[in-house]
Amino acid sequence: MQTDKRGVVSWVWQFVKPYQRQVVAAAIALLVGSATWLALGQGVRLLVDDGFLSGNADALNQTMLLVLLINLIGALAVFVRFYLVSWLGERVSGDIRKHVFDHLLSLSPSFFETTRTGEVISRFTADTTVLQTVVGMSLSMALRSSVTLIGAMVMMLFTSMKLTLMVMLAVPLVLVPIFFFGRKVRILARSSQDRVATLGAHIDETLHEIQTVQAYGHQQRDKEQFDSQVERVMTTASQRIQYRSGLIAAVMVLSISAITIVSWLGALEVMEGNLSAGELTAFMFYAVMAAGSVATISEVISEVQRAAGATDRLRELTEVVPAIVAPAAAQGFVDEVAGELQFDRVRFAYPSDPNKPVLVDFNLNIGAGERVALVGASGAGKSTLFQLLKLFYRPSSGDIQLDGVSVGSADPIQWRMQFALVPQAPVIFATSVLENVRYGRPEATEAEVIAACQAACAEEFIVTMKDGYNSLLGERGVNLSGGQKQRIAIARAILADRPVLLLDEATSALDAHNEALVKQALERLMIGRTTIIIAHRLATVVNANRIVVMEQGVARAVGDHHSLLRDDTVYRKLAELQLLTDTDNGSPAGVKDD
Ligand SMILES: Nc1ncnc2c1ncn2[C@@H]1O[C@H](COP(=O)(O)OP(=O)(O)OP(=O)(O)O)[C@@H](O)[C@H]1O
Repeated sequence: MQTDKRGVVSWVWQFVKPYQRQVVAAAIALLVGSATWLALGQGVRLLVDDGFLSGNADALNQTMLLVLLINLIGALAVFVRFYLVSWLGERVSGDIRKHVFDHLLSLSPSFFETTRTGEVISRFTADTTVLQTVVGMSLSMALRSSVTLIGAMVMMLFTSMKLTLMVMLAVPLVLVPIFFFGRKVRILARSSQDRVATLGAHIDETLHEIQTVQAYGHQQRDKEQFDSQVERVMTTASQRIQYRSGLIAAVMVLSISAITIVSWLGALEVMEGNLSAGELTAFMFYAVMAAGSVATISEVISEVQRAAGATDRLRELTEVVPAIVAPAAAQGFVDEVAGELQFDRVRFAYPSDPNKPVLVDFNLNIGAGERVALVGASGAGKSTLFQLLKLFYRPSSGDIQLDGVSVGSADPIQWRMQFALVPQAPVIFATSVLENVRYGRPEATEAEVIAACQAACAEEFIVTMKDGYNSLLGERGVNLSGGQKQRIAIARAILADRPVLLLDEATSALDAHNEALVKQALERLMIGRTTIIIAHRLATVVNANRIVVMEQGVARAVGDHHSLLRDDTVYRKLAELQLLTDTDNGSPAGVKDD
């Protein structure tokens, strides 16, 4: 996608704007620096005409000291400009990263269903780095060169009008390749960055799932796919490099030819006595300076084109509109939430498949503190109900109410704060035990975290770890057993202390010891909370106040274990299958004994 250049500039400008003071200071340093460079040209003229050619040693000495002083001032100005501009580059790219990350956090799962994480990471790192180089270096170089170019042209005019006019004739010749190659570079830069992002996504997926890759012996295929992606990146990059090299070479050959021709004309002028040797030397000094500036500007233009491509991609990310936003006048929860839930004719289809209804006129009332088990065949819509409760999606029609507040009128952040989730596969971050549990309530004290772990029966294994609560858990908790991960997740939910608990019961069987501990931990967690459990075990449903049998997005039957066993054929079948997975609860015959 191509965006207009003005859009790119104003987008970047909003991040530069807060640092206007530094920009002004850098601009002053830039002007001082350029002025000293231009003054050096006059110094050279004086050295040649008044000192060197006239044999005046005093004037020569004085001029030399003056040149050294000018040089010192110039160096100081360079220091200030370089420092400030590089700082700005880092600052601005850092701020852009923060802005983009902030925005990503507000996007709903539907965005991440269609975007690969690795690609997003690449936009973060690679694209902001390109932008950082441009803001922190290239732009300052371009500005300095532009000022130098203008100054040098003025000084050239001042030295010899005739020769300057000759140089002016060459300028359009130099501009043509800049515009021609510059545009090409920009287009190729964008597609080059896109391909690098695909590469990032591939690395991310492969390394994340390295066990599957190795278990299936998929390495060779992955390697081939990756190699071909690298080659695609290379193809675009070499085209870009070709244009860029062409640009630099064309500018160089044209500007040096122009200088040579002008010097030849200048030498003729000196021979005819129209120009002094010092003036010609100064003129040449300025002409070389001007040509150098044009070369720098042309290089920077290709850099800027590249950055424009990167900016497009970052801007696209920030322009994705979150699917779930707070309504204009969000209704808050006035009192402490008791946890009464009402589903009123809820209909829902996932945005990616709007013609396939997943929930159809789903009705259910759950009292505060009640324990409700959801059962049903795979695909019946149980997890989808959780997705709606967590407000990752809004119902297509109908309403969900928590303590009388409708999901449509609540502030999403506040709404979500009322639910604690214990997922089937607990999420463990690559940090300490303490921080993993504290994730549930970041402001909790260490004592509170420890109390939560004790309640979750997690302390017994935490204290055996090398650094106790400060032990680091590997990425996704690789060094914990299934039951241990579950207890960490339960401790986190206990600490979070939310009025409604969403429990997706793990299907994997634990050993008897772990099973008993997890059960005990869950019992403690459920006390005083409204609990909805996606149940896979007979023991769980038997202990629930009510059981909802779901089938193709509707609640086909609601009741207790005994009434459902008696009245509902689907439930009877599920129970006979030991609710899908449970194998250590006795034989199907055991069901009838319950
Ligand atoms: N993100 C999604 N986009 C589109 N369709 C989806 C999405 N997630 C789930 N579905 C579909 O919605 C239907 C209900 O899925 P859901 O995960 O709610 O079932 P479930 O009862 O929890 O099943 P299970 O017990 O196997 O987890 C399924 O047909 C599934 O294919």
